[in-house]
Amino acid sequence: MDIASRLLGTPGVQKVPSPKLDLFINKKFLSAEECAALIERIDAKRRPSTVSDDMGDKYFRTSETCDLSWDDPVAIALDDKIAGFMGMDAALGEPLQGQRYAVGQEFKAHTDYFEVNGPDYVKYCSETGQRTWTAMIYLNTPEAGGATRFKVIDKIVQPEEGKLLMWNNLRADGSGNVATLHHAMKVRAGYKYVITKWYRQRPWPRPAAG
Ligand SMILES: O=C(O)CCC(=O)C(=O)O
Ligand SMILES: [Fe+2]
Repeated sequence: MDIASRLLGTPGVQKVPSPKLDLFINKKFLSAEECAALIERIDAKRRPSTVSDDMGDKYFRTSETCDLSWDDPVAIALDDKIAGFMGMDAALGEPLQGQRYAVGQEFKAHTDYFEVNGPDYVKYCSETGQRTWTAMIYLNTPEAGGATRFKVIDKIVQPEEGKLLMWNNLRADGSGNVATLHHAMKVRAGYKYVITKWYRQRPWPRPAAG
């Protein structure tokens, strides 16, 4: 069964009503304890975020980021949990990425797939293919701000501790779906912590075990 059909039939999963994209929400995907363990890791490893193409705007993604280690048991457990829930092959996943946004920080409107004719396509996609699905989890409920806005479909998702979002970045023909355009809006008070997981068309290379 494909991922979207499976999620449609999964208890506790809501589909955001739009004919333009497959966007699903599962509240309380993670417990407070699971979220706290991940926040601890993000705080231990975070550094200023980068983007593949900031379109000349150095304020495009102002959060701090970290990749979680493949050999961290907390990351391994989360990886399995997300893939199992979605019915996704875990081998297709990039490393889990954590982010922290402080007051005023944001990630401006962007798509997670790469532009086929853009400068990054060959560099980022020749081995593993395009990004397919995104899974994103809010690890806390910021005091104010920090919503994720899907502007094309006019949907604003409020950040809430443990809430999982999942969407398909591609159309049925494999091209990028512009309706996935999303903006991580500025945090107005407190912090916002998230985990992002991107899946590819082909397996992502992992370090050899041991
Ligand atoms: O923090 C958010 O709300 C969205 C994060 C995001 O879009 C990303 O990391 O690609
Ligand atoms: Fe994104």
